[in-house]
Amino acid sequence: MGAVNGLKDVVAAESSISRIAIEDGKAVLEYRGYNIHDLARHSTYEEVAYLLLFGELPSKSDLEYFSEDLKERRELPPQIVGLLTNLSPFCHPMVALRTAVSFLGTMDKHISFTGHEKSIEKAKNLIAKFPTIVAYFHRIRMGEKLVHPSEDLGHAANFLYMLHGEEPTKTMEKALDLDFILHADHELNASTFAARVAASTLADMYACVVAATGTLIGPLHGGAAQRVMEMLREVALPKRAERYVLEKLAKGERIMGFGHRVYRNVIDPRTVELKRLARMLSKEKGTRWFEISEAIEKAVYRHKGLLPNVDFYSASVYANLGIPDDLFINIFAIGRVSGWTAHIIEQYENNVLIRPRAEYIGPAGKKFLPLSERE
Ligand SMILES: CC(=O)SCCNC(=O)CCNC(=O)[C@H](O)C(C)(C)COP(=O)(O)OP(=O)(O)OC[C@H]1O[C@@H](n2cnc3c(N)ncnc32)[C@H](O)[C@@H]1OP(=O)(O)O
Ligand SMILES: O=C([O-])CC(=O)C(=O)O
Repeated sequence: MGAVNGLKDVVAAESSISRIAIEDGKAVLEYRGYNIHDLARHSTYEEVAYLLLFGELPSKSDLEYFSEDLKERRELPPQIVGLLTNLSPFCHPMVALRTAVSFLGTMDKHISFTGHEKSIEKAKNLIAKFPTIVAYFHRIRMGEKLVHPSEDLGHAANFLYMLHGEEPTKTMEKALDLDFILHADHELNASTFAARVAASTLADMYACVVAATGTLIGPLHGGAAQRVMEMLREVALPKRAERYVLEKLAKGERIMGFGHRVYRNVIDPRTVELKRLARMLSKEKGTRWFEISEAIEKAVYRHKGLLPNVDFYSASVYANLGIPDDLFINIFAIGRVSGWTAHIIEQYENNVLIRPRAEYIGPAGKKFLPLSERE
C-alpha cells in the first residue's frame, strides 16, 4: 500500500475520549459519550475536565472536591515565576508556556512515573497551573504586578481575574468557560497526536505536553485564531470582506479559520456554539468583530465552498473578552490541556509504541565516495 500523506482518514488509535461522526449529514462531537451541545449548555469546564480525565461525569461532591483541588494547585512555584520574569518580553506567550511546562517537569520528583495515580496528579497540576502561567507571563511582560489566583473564582473567571486584575462579569465568565469546554478535546488532532506519540515511548507527561504545546502553535492548527484576528483587523469593515477573500484566493493563499481535515462540507458543531457566542458578545460590547467575521464567512463559502472551523469565531470571542491577539493560542491550550492529559493517560494505559513506516521515495544503493574524491 502507498503512503497516506498526512495520515488523512487513517484510524491510528483506539480511544474512548471523544467521538466525531457524521450522522444524517450532520457532524456530531461527543466527549466520553456526551454531546458537545449538552455539555456547552449545562456543564462547566471543571466538570468537563473531570469527565475527560475520569471517564464519567462527577457527582456534586466529586465536582466540589475536584474544583477545590484545582484551586489549591493554581499558584506557581517561585522558580517558575523567576523563569517567566527572565524570558524576553518579545517571547511568544506559547513559547513561554511550553518552556514553563518543561521547567515544571524539573521540579517533579516523580517525573518519569506513568502509573495512573501519579499521572492524574500531574494532569490536575497542569490543568490548574496553565491559566496562571499564561496570566503571569502576560502581566510580567507588560510590566504589571502579578494578580495571584483567587480562592473563590472558578477556572475561567479566575483566569480573566488574573489577566485583567478585576473580576469578570458573569457574561464574560460564562463565555470563556464555554470556550474552554468547546476546546477541551478533539480526538486525534495534531497536538493530541503529538502528545500520544511522545506518550507511546513512555516519555514523561511534561515531555508529552511540551510536544503538544509545540504542535498547537502552528498556523494550520491552534495558531490559526491569532491569524484570524489579524485578518479581521485588516478587513476592518464588513463591506471589504468580499474583496479581501477574492484577493487571497486569487493569490492561492489560505484563509485562516477555514477548512478542516475531518469536517468536510459539514459544519463543526463547536463553530455553531462559538458563532452564537461571538454574536452575543459583539452585541454586548458594541464591536464589529462578529459582523466582519460573518461577512468573511459568507464570502469564503461563496467563492471556495469552505466552512469556518473552531478557530474562526474564537477570534472575535477572545477579542471581545479583551484578550490580546498573541494570547489566543494560549487560551486554546488552557482548554485543551485536559484533553491532552486524558489522551496521554489513555496511551500509557494501553500502550503500543507509535512508529509508522514511510514509503521511501529517494535514491537507493548509491556508491559512497570518500570526501577526498568528491568534487
Ligand atoms: C483547531 C484546528 O486545528 S482547526 C484548523 C485551523 N487551521 C486553519 O484554519 C488554517 C487554514 N486551513 C487549512 O490550512 C486546512 O483547511 C487544514 C490544514 C485545516 C486542513 O487541511 P487538509 O485536510 O489537508 O485539506 P487540504 O489542504 O487538502 O485542502 C483541501 C482543499 O481545500 C483548500 N483549502 C483548505 N483550507 C483552505 C483555506 N483555509 N483557505 C483556502 N483554501 C483552503 C486547499 O487549497 C485544497 O484545495 P484544492 O483541492 O483546490 O487544492
Ligand atoms: O481536529 C483537528 O484536526 C483540529 C481541531 O479542530 C482541534 O484540534 O480542535
